[in-house]
Amino acid sequence: MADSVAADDQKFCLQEVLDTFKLCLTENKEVYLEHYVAGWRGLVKFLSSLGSVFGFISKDAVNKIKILVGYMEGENGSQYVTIQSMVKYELENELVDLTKRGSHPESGSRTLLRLHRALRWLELFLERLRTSSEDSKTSVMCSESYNESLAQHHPWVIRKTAGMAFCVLPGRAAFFEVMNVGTPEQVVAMLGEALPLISEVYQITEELYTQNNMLDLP
Ligand SMILES: CCCCCCCC/C=C\CCCCCCCC(=O)N[C@@H](COP(=O)(O)O)[C@H](O)/C=C/CCCCCCCCCCCCC
Repeated sequence: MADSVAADDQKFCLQEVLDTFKLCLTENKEVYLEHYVAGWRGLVKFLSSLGSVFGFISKDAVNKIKILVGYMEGENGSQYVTIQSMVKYELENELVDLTKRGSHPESGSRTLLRLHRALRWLELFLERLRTSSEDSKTSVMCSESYNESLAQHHPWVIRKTAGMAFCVLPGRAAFFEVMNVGTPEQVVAMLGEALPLISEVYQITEELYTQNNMLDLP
């Protein structure tokens, strides 16, 4: 699976990512891990299409996807159907390093937390894109969103490297084209549809991690 994530050469389509986030929630508002991971896989496809300068970011996201898929397809896969069942299982079985890195440095819960923090960046960035004007700069929107979210969890060297990569992001028009949706008006409409779904998934996950005191997993 992991190699297919990296080598997937199909064109990115925002509609597909939207569809996976639509599938994320169960009837009782739990988050399906399978669709959550599929959403990230689609986003990584987009990132890869922006060029090798973003390779270090894609690589990290792909690694985290691999870890989660490993659990989903592993012998305890039935415990990894939703984010809620994963957290419950890992906590009950002491499979999470809670305060410092120890014998479970790559638990599902801590791995997902990294993607969860990145989802907040995505939410902020897409909202800026949605409300942007023709002359808005994607690099500025991206770095503002990053500084308000993920940057707070990254050391200086990662913040610097990420900041340099943002500078080479394509302009708004080219960026909208890569989204493969249609006219800028159609992109904006689709972002308006996608954002509430992404927000809801984010909020539900945030509540789960807050309730279990897991927002700072090492
Ligand atoms: C809908 C289309 C428009 C938006 C498309 C966005 C596509 C974004 C795709 C993927 C985003 C990558 C998510 C990165 C997850 C990073 C998780 C993380 O924080 N990892 C760090 C900590 O991990 P551990 O060491 O604790 O295991 C790790 O150190 C990070 C390394 C890589 C640098 C991460 C920089 C993240 C910048 C996020 C902005 C992406 C810019 C995309 C520009 C469109």
